[in-house]
Amino acid sequence: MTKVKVCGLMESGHVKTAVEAGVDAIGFVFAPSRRRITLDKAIELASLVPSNVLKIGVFVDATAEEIKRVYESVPLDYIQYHGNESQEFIGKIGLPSIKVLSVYSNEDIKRAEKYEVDFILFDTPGKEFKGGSGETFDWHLLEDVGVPLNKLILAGGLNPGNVSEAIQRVKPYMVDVSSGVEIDNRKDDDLIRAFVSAVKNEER
Ligand SMILES: O=C(O)c1ccccc1N[C@@H]1O[C@H](COP(=O)(O)O)[C@@H](O)[C@H]1O
Repeated sequence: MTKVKVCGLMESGHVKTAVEAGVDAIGFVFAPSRRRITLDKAIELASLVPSNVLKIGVFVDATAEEIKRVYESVPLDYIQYHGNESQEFIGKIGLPSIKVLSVYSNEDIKRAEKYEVDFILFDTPGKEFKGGSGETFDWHLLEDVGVPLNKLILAGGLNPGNVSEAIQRVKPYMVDVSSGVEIDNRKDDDLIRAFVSAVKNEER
C-alpha cells in the first residue's frame, strides 16, 4: 500500500488528526515558508507522534550544524533536502535522507542518478518558497524514471481528488501533501482525513 506523508503541520490538533487518520509520516518545515515552525514548536508537536510514524524535517540549503542540531533535538527520522544540496554535502552529514528534485523537464528526473540517498522526492518547482506550491507537474515525465519505485516519493499539488490518479499513474512508494489539505492557508481536519483515506483505498 502506498505510504502517505502530510507536511507543513503547525498545530497539535492537526498532528493528532493526521496520526489518527493513519499517516505514515509527518513533515515539519524548517525552511523559509509560511509553514515554518520553531525548534521548540517542533519538539512539542513531535511529542504527539507515535514511534511508528516518521518525523521528517524539511530544509532548504541549511548549514550542516543547523540540520544536525534540529535532527537530534526534535528528534527527526529523516532530513528532506529541498534546496540545491549536493550529494557531497548530504553524504558528509550522513543522516537518513530524502533528496528533492524540482521537476521542470526530463533533465531533472535524470539528476536523481547523482544521489545516494534513502528516497528521491519529485516536486513541482516552488514560487515564493522552494516548495509547497500546491501545483502539479507533468507526471508523464516520470514514466521512464530511473529511480526504483520503492525509493520514489511524489509531491506537488496532490489533493484528495487527484491522489488516486497520481498513485495509479506513477506508483510511488509515498505521496506527500501540504497545500491540498489546507483551506485559507490552514490545515483542515476533514481534508487531512479525506486525503489519507483516498491513499489507503488505492491499490498500488
Ligand atoms: O510546504 C512548504 O511551505 C515548503 C517550503 C519550502 C520547501 C518545501 C516545502 N514543502 C514541501 O512541498 C511539497 C508539497 O507541496 P504542495 O502539496 O504542493 O503544497 C512537499 O514535499 C513539502 O514537503
